[in-house]
Amino acid sequence: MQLGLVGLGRMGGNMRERLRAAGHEVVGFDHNAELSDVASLPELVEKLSAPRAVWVMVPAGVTDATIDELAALLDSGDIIIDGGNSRFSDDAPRAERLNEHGIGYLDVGVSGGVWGRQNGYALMVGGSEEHVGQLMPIFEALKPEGEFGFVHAGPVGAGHYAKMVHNGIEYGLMHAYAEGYELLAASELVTNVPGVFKSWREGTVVRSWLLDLLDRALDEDPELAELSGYTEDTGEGRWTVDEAVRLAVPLNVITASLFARFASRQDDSPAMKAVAALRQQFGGHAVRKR
Ligand SMILES: O=C(O)[C@H](O)[C@@H](O)[C@H](O)[C@H](O)COP(=O)(O)O
Repeated sequence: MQLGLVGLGRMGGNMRERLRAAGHEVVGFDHNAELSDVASLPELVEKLSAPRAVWVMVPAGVTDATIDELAALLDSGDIIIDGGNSRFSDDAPRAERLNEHGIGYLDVGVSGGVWGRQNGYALMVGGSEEHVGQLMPIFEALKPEGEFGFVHAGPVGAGHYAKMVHNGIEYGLMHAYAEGYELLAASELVTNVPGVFKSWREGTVVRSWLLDLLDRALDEDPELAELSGYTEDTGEGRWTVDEAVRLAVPLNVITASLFARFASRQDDSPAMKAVAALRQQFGGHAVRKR
């Protein structure tokens, strides 16, 4: 089938290749002319025959502007798919705006990162049965081979909601491995920390793809000596915690792992300075000066 694909970065570019390898006709647009198949969005739309399907794979901050620009070029009966990491609460207003022009909307949480081209992308889809059915050949080509890796999670918004929770879990899992790594590295007994992680890849209760990737990172740099611990986040963890607060769901692990990322960005902790100052005030305990 034919698909327009807007955004050909690390994710979109690899998705284009996977779709083409499966025999689909993909017309891609990116502001980087070296990556793009066409010079503009109007040209992309012109190259597609109706009813058109256009998949948007751009950074979360520019999704709405891109969708609005596309909507002005598309016709009733066309469908826009947002495969980026949008906040789920943006989806329903978007779908309503598009519906006024007769344009359908699907939100798709896409997992797999830079490995997706080879391994397939796990897809979490929100939208109507009808629209999901129309895009099924594309989903089939993108998803991993085998039984799992695809879900129609519910109506518009459910795909991004599922991806948000997936990413919250991702934060917590990564952090548990990371804390185990730190303790092993601090231990006086364990002399082969990378070896312990490698051994865990088979047979253990904690084997997983994230563990495999940590082993890979330790193969490259056994003490992670070349890295700083400074860790960014792109929003999914914060949205997960926002939802937990709204619904009064105790998200202890995920919240702690999000906050650990914030702490990683501090040169010194104002909170811990206050604790040190208070210990000195009430107990005369020693403090360290800068
Ligand atoms: O499933 C995936 O492929 C990942 O979850 C991916 O989508 C993720 O969003 C970014 O790699 C970084 O996310 P954070 O900045 O939130 O850590």
